[in-house]
Amino acid sequence: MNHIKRNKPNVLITGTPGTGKSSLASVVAQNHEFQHFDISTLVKEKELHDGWDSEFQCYYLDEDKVLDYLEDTMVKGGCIVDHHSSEWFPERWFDLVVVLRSDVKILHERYEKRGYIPIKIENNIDCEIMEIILEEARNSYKEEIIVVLPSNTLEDNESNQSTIADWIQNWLEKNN
Ligand SMILES: Nc1ncnc2c1ncn2[C@@H]1O[C@H](COP(=O)(O)OP(=O)(O)OP(=O)(O)O)[C@@H](O)[C@H]1O
Repeated sequence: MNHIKRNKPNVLITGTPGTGKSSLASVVAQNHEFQHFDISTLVKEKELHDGWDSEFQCYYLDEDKVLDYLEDTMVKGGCIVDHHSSEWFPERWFDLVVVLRSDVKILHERYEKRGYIPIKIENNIDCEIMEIILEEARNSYKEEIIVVLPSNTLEDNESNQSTIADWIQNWLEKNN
């Protein structure tokens, strides 16, 4: 267990695919000079996977490879990680866990724009309706570090940016 004190916090942004994790994470990272890790892209670029799942058209992510790849960087702090799953990351990595929520009608439109196959649309919509990602986060992290935010409109995105900015500012004042 690594208890080195970080000078900057680490933030996890999670939510059902298409809720806007990467859009939010990239702006927040840019504004605060944090490193952004979009796990799905990282897995592809660094080949941290075990091949391609042709049914769901995504890579079989290799969790151990991802954890090994990120560990040293996460320990230093100043990272924004975005991924639809949260339970397999070490709890100690994160100071704030943001769960994005979107209305299913809006999600449906986003999936169609992406050209998702029907089974993938159905699975992801069910995931949002059943609050799978929110429950996973609640089972994996302390309630006091979890923030649930709506992500339907561009105004939501801007408001979420400032919520996280305020939180980061507050963390830096308390911890440095
Ligand atoms: N708050 C928002 N308001 C309107 N459109 C949004 C919002 N957030 C994201 N979008 C749009 O929705 C689409 C999906 O966003 P994004 O790729 O950031 O989602 P994601 O959660 O990272 O998806 P995935 O898990 O599949 O990587 C993009 O076209 C993006 O521009």
